[in-house]
Amino acid sequence: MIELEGVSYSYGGGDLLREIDLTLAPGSFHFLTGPSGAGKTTLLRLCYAALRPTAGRIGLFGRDLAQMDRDGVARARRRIGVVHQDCQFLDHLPVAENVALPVAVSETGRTADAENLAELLAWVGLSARAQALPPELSGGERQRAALARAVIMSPDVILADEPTGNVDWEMSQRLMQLLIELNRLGKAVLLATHDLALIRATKPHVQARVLRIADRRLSVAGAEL
Ligand SMILES: Nc1ncnc2c1ncn2[C@@H]1O[C@H](COP(=O)(O)OP(=O)(O)OP(=O)(O)O)[C@@H](O)[C@H]1O
Repeated sequence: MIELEGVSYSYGGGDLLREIDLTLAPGSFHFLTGPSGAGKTTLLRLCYAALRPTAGRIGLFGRDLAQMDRDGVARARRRIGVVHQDCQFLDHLPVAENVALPVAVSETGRTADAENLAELLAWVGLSARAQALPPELSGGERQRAALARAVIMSPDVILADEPTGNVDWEMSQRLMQLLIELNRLGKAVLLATHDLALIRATKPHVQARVLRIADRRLSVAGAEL
């Protein structure tokens, strides 16, 4: 569904990522590790076409990104749910409205189906916090709201950038369980994390590949996992 072939990326001062090959197929689960500043967030941004590669090819749902116009990219992005590292909520809107925002801003101009929204909030355990404002949420509640917002459009691919940052172990496990549930529904998941203990704890429950970015290259993680 998302394919990177020989992708390189530079912010201007030499390649940050070089000749990356990656395929996110339906039902696949990838962890992405690597030192801080190695380019994990950048790779995720390439995957959802927030950045264009400086070399190489990106395919989104069978089409070549380089040949896609703005509408085509917008349509492809609606099939990709992103959990951003810093959550990025609108602080003046209640949690329910933040979660529903991707529907409201989508080209279709729909509003979120109330029943679907309520189910989604229940799924992430936030029914009682639906009318709270984002600054009133705990770290774990924020991460769960961010996950709910990422999946409200029923995306085929979920890209999660440190979704368990700033939460305790139990909450990390809960979030991983939610991602595993989504993966079992056939969604491709790519999850960037520093947390090797979390990867080790999750691996028995999901068929996952663990990838690592280091020295600009992407490779399969070694024996440390
Ligand atoms: N918009 C930008 N312009 C210039 N440099 C940038 C930009 N965004 C990121 N960088 C640089 O690119 C490098 C990789 O950043 P990136 O956020 O992709 O790393 P990361 O592996 O996700 O790091 P972390 O684990 O700390 O979140 C860093 O050195 C960062 O400062």
